[in-house]
Amino acid sequence: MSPTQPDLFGPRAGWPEGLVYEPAFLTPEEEAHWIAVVQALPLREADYKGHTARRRVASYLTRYDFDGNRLHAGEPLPQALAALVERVAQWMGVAPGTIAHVLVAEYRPGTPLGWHRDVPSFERIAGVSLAADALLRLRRYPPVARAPTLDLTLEARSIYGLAGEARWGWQHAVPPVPALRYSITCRTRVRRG
Ligand SMILES: O=C(O)CCC(=O)C(=O)O
Ligand SMILES: [Fe+2]
Repeated sequence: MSPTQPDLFGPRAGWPEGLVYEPAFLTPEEEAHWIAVVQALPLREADYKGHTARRRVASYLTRYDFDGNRLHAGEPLPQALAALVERVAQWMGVAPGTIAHVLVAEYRPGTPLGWHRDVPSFERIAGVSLAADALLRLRRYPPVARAPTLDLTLEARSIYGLAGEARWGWQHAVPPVPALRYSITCRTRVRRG
């Protein structure tokens, strides 16, 4: 997503500014490696505003407190994930040290993720998909009458990026996944105004 990257992977007609997608970010061999790494992590049912979300997650570097709406220091990134996060940062065109949050999520079959914008403590977002395809739906936020919803298939081994308009002016959601899927989402800290 650096300005020098050829626009091979976006923007595409009808996509919001800041949405980028690249299939085959990982080879099948790399994917198998990262699946083994994430399956060894202590994934837990996430607590979100008193509800237990259906995803199981592991969260690193910072921890967002949904009750206090604040960001706290989090657990260090496991060494086993460092190379992947570095690669994602490189793809985003940012220094690895600017990644302020890494979320590993497991979606068992039937697990959805509801409509949301990511919390405002973070600026840019990039997500790697493992093990199975999922749909990423996007819609304008605040809502715009008759504006269509955009559906993007996040293929296994792909990466997507959300920045600018796609990150701040749209919500996204994942409908119930048909098969076990993992995602690794990296976020940069919000820039200070
Ligand atoms: O599973 C994904 O790739 C999307 C994750 C997401 O939107 C989030 O954790 O905020
Ligand atoms: Fe999100």
